[in-house]
Amino acid sequence: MAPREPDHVTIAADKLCFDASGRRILSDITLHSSARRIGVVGRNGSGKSTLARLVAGLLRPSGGSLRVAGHDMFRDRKAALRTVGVMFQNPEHQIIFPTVREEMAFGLRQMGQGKADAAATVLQVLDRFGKSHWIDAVVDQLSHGQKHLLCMMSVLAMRPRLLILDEPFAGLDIPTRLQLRRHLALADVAVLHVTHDPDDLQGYDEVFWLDQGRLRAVGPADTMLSEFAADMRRQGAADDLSRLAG
Ligand SMILES: Nc1ncnc2c1ncn2[C@@H]1O[C@H](COP(=O)(O)OP(=O)(O)OP(=O)(O)O)[C@@H](O)[C@H]1O
Repeated sequence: MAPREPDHVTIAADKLCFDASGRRILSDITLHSSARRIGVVGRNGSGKSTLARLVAGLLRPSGGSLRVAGHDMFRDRKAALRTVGVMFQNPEHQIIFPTVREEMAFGLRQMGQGKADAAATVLQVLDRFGKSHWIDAVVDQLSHGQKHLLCMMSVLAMRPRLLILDEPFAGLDIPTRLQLRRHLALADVAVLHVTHDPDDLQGYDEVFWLDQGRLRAVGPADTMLSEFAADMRRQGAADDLSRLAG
């Protein structure tokens, strides 16, 4: 696989809103970012996953507009398939096939690669991750962390321009998190990463901070993360339990 120049994908939202069950979940999100590694932070229920799903084109905006690399991800599914890859918290929700070979080939076949090309790509990607010996592995026999890595490899095999991560490291032990972070740092892809753990966002360029469905701030990752952490500590120190999220 030929190396590719680092890509920048523009995310442009203008008064983006999302409603569900008669409730406004996201309100008036306006932002424009071409940062390569973006973190999304906010308290439980602040709308982070909803924003990630909108960017992935998995949800239809209820108002305003959202374009990713110039495309409307919800309406233009072909562009979405070429542009974004998604990794969720639970690999069990993502993996469909019983073997690593089939799982990794599936997305490539969906994108139009022939059987032989898809098989060759799977081998290349496994080799790049030092996991060639996984080719015939049975998914059920992989650990939870290994399933995460399988998801990461399957998504990256499709060479998305933007990788959307929704808490993919939650519930993993520290060595597994560190290994997956290292793989991610080496991947040649722009990233939008929803997380509660500021350590996941070290070295990131920009952070979107959501608060009760609104965009509270956007800025350089280091400044945003220290402001966010200070605010979380301040809220955690308060006695008013009625203000607990959720
Ligand atoms: N389809 C839906 N129907 C009703 N309510 C929804 C729906 N999707 C999200 N919500 C609500 O919208 C709010 C934001 O949810 P979302 O999952 O985007 O938040 P989050 O910031 O990712 O939260 P967490 O950190 O807890 O994962 C929550 O109160 C959630 O219950």
